[in-house]
Amino acid sequence: MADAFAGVTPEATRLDQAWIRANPLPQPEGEVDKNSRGRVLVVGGSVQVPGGVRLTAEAALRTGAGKVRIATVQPAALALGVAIPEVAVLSLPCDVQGEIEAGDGIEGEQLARCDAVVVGPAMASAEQASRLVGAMLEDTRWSGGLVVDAAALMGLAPHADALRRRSTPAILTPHVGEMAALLECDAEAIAGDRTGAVREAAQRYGAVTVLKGGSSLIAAPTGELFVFEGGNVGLATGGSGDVLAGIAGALLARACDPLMAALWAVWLHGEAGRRCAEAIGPLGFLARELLSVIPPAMRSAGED
Ligand SMILES: NC(=O)C1=CN([C@@H]2O[C@H](COP(=O)(O)OP(=O)(O)OC[C@H]3O[C@@H](n4cnc5c(N)ncnc54)[C@H](OP(=O)(O)O)[C@@H]3O)[C@@H](O)[C@H]2O)[C@@H](O)CC1
Ligand SMILES: Nc1ncnc2c1ncn2[C@@H]1O[C@H](COP(=O)(O)OP(=O)(O)O)[C@@H](O)[C@H]1O
Repeated sequence: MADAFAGVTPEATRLDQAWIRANPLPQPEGEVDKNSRGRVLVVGGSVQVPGGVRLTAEAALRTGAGKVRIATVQPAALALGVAIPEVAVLSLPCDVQGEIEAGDGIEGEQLARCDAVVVGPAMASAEQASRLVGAMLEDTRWSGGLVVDAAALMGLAPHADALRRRSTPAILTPHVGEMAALLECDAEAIAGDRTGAVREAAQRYGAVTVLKGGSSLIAAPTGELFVFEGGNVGLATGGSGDVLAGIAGALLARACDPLMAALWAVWLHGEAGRRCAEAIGPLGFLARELLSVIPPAMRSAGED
């Protein structure tokens, strides 16, 4: 078997069932209503990829978020709202390319009414995503958590200082290509030193960073490093990353510490993939099929 630790410094902690069992998620306590279970806003989607945000929103709901809203391009908004009756949809203006037109950003009131924002899934324009994120980071009425994914990672570099200074509980979920954009270098440099890259990104952005792949590395700005080897190749499919971002958003919204939220999200996503591979086959399960096995994966987390 190939050594999944190749190129990974030995101080990386293995993220496995034993770690998960020893580090349970905080459970909602006392009088619990849907607002206290965590409110997530998913900002993303485009005319070309209108359904990716559906995966993110449903993943957040399946992870236990009490309230989920989607802010997406106007041509997709109504259909999404009908397809997912459990969410509210905010319709945003769309540019000629079919991307969110990020003129005024998301209104402060919308941000103030959520505990975590997931930004970027299924957007293609790094420029529009960058403007959106910039406006959010300037908004002083909002103090929630932030998950940055997909095109929003491609456009995040100009906002590194703003994100770090703001001390927002934040999680970045790049694959190798998106990590190259974050660190403003080429993908070969990332592949040659994945550990150095994930640590550098976590420090530069002041955010927990998940470098996704066959084995995923998770680094905190404090230097802590974890490695997850429990995924399977079936997870390498369109929309799989959108599901991971939604899980992470829901955990941040329930007031998990961002490192804990990222670690649990990576583990739950991998465990959902394992369950799909077992039930359907190692290749060919769909990203949307991960969704319904998130709750049983959470329930079984403490079992052998
Ligand atoms: N398209 C779809 O079917 C679906 C898309 N969805 C949504 O759209 C989002 C974008 O997906 P995507 O497929 O458009 O772009 P993605 O591959 O993330 O590339 C982005 C950039 O990274 C680069 N890059 C990537 N991997 C690399 C590597 N290993 N090493 C080096 N570079 C690498 C890549 O370079 P390129 O491959 O173009 O050379 C490009 O510059 C996705 O996150 C999801 O939210 C889903 O909702 C539904 C199905
Ligand atoms: N060979 C693999 N084995 C296990 N997991 C993988 C493998 N390749 C990719 N993954 C996982 O699948 C997900 C793919 O995410 P991403 O590339 O962002 O997909 P998309 O952008 O289409 O949603 C990540 O969580 C990644 O860690």
